[in-house]
Amino acid sequence: MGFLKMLKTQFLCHLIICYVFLVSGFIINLLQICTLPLWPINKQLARKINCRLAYSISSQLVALLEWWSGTECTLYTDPESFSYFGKENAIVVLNHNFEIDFMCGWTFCDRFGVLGSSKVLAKKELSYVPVIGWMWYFLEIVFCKRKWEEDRKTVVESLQNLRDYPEKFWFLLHCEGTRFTEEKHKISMEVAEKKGLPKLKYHLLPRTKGFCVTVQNLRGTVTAVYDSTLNFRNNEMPSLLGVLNGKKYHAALYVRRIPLESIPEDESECAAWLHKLYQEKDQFQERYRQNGHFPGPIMNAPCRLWALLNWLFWVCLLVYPLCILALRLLVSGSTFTVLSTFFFCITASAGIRWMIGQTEIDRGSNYGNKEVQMNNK
Ligand SMILES: CC/C=C\C/C=C\C/C=C\C/C=C\C/C=C\C/C=C\CCC(=O)SCCNC(=O)CCNC(=O)[C@H](O)C(C)(C)COP(=O)(O)OP(=O)(O)OC[C@H]1O[C@@H](n2cnc3c(N)ncnc32)[C@H](O)[C@@H]1OP(=O)(O)O
Ligand SMILES: CCCCCCCCCCCCCCCC(=O)OC[C@@H](O)COP(=O)(O)O
Repeated sequence: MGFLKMLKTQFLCHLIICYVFLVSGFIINLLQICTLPLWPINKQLARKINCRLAYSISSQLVALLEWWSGTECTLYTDPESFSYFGKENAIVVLNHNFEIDFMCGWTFCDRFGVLGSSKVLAKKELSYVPVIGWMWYFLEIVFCKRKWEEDRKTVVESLQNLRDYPEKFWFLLHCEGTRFTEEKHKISMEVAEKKGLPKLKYHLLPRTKGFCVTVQNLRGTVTAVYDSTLNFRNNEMPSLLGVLNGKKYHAALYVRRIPLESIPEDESECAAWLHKLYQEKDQFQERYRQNGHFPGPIMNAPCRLWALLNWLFWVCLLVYPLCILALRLLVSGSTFTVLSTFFFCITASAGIRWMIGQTEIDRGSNYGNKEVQMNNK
């Protein structure tokens, strides 16, 4: 094992990375709060500032994936579609199988200059996650409780708000609504059977309401749907802890650009269209498993330096005071100070471990499991 590789597995390095992420994140959250008085005066300016502040947080995870772990993100798409990326608002439909699919999504957003403004239909629970969840309030992310009766009104309102958004954005939808597990797959295929729909091998049955309502409300604002299918080479099952340990993964993303005009306006036709899309996505996954690549040429979307520069900026700014503090602590020799710092570090580590836990499929929600269905639906 090379020295650098070994260094990346060291707990002290992880502690420093997490410290930089947390402290810079809280500083940015604070700056976001400071923009509150600007909203009623100049909403578009407040939005633009918040996009840049959000970039400073999310790009740290992009830097971690690209520069720390060296993960390769390959893009399969046709040159015509490629020419639109980053130049229009779009709805992104992505499969939800991997713990770091959000990091790969962010990486592509960064490569096309839409990272700060990217949006998602996210579960409400994520809005409580410190740093990222709090940052999302200011980005006008659309949250849902995954209970349609309660979501309908708020989701429509939040989508309507995005109609005059001043920056180019991609709106991400994981139509499966939850991450893939064998149990959830089995149950959703029972639902498919009852509905007379063909079975899917690699996807859960998509929930159509969020997609239809998004298309309805963003018509005229977004111009296309990017049907995106993500997989990893050699059945890699990547994790955030793996990335933190410097493990290199190989992501492959296949993107088809579908003009919004070609998506039916009628709700049931729109739902049928989405089911057909997922049947096609299933075939793309099958092909990837068999041949090791997606259809279409590989397009070169180079990673940009900004994510790394932003990260280095925060490292330089925050690691120096940490060293001074540690030194003063050692010199002070006071048992109380040492103990309270130790206690603070343990609490912060537990907090960051909880945040990482949010990305882990094993700790995922029960949404889409039989028991919950029978009780709630
Ligand atoms: C060039 C590069 C291109 C692309 C780059 C890629 C990406 C970059 C883009 C942007 C990045 C931005 C941000 C990324 C950062 C972080 C984000 C990460 C993750 C957050 C994501 C999440 O939180 S996912 C969870 C929340 N989101 C969703 O759930 C969305 C999908 N869900 C819906 O749309 C739902 O309809 C709903 C949530 C709106 C409502 O939920 P509800 O449960 O009430 O759904 P339904 O009413 O639809 O359900 C009832 C219907 O479903 C049938 N049913 C019942 N059981 C099941 C089952 N087990 N499986 C499937 N279907 C089931 C039931 O029969 C009902 O059917 P009907 O026919 O009556 O509708
Ligand atoms: C740079 C150092 C980084 C340190 C650690 C940072 C930890 C950040 C964690 C933020 C988590 C935000 C995104 C998680 C997205 C996600 O994958 O959510 C899952 C949901 O879709 C579906 O949930 P479920 O129903 O449980 O499958």
